[in-house]
Amino acid sequence: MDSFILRKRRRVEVEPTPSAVEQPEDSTDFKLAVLSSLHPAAEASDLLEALLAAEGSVEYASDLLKQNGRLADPRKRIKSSALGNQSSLSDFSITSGNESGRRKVPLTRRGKTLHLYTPEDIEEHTPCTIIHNFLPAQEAEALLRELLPESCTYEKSTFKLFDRVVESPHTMRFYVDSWDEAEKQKTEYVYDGSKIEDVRKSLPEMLKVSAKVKETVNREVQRRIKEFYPNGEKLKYQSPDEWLPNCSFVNCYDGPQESVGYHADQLTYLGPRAIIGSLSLGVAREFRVRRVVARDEETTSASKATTDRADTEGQIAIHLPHNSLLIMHAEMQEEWNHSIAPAQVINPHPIAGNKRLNITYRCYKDFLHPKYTPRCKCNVPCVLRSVRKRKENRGKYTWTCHAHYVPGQDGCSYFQWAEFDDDGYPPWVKKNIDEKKPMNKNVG
Ligand SMILES: O=C(O)CCC(=O)C(=O)O
Ligand SMILES: [Fe+2]
Repeated sequence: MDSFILRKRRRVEVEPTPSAVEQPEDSTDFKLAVLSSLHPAAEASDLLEALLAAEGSVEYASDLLKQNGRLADPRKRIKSSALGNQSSLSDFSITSGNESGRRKVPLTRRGKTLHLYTPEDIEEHTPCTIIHNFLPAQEAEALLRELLPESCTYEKSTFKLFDRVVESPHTMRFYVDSWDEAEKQKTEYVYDGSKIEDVRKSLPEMLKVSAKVKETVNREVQRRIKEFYPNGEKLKYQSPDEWLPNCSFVNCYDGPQESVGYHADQLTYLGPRAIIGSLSLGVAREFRVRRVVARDEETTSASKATTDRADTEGQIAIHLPHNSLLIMHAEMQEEWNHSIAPAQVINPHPIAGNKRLNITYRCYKDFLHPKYTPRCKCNVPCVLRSVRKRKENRGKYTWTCHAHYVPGQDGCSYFQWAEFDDDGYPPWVKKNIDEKKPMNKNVG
């Protein structure tokens, strides 16, 4: 989460969703009339089918109809299902990776948003796996009810954009699995150059669910390796160890306009090729992903402008309903950016109202505790980043000064290449010692 502050862009990253025609109280007839005016050539039965498949969202239905219209093959027409949309893109070729995976001709285009709905399309064309209805309904509800009162106390974090101090347009809090660890986080760990004062202990339902997330993520990571990675092998720098979630950021988006801009999650305590299990609760929102385009991948002079570069390949939108688990795989943070887009309209959730809560379960590595990592000239533990934009160094990692991104601080020029072995261990970790284990294994 924390490195969404790193973006230095001159325009708002996330655009509002294109259609402003929906109202939550609109009747089906009204929605059909709107759809019909947008798609005059479509048959009434197709409009209804699209609306059902889109769970009543005119915007998604319209996107489906647009995609459907482009598909000559009748087998690729919209099918509704218990889960919602099944608009298959299997005959399209779109970008699914670069260093790490299969590479096809991009389907997404500059400035365009491609909506993907089925788990098959999502895992084929993005670095993510989605599992709908992840928990038994009652467990998801219990977790939501546990977090809702907490979320009222969350706060926005501030970040530095050019010379201005800006607030993130949503609230969040950080949780770890024991009080002991919370104390260490408050006193020993550094985020954006300072300590976090409010570190909380994961609540009982969060911990219960963490065990399930752990099991599912480990299974899905193995399947991803087998089915999607070159030669069925894990990526270079990806940990061969079991993924053990030991902390989480909980995000709260209260109302349609709360969002988070395009970012990659900070790797400082996660290490290279990080994996994140992200559980959505409450209001359904749109998660957008966009592949990072290296400077030298640009082709036209127009795309050389910084503001245009990131749009070169367009973006992919993934619908995140209540009780869906999204796994961000090992290729995600180094090669893609992600965001939660502001929405024009949301469908209120019966328990959460206008709120979407999201738990991003993470695995902090003990060997990346700030007592081990390099310090910059300001004597602050460095931040770990991957090189993403420069082709000649892409795939490498750096240790640099946090303070560039801290309000009121300019930072120093400290820079050091970060070395890792093929399994993602830094040089100070010797083979087969305890430090290889994740953070909570060393907590006394
Ligand atoms: O709310 C989400 O689904 C994404 C949150 C996120 O990107 C983060 O916590 O880093
Ligand atoms: Fe994130």
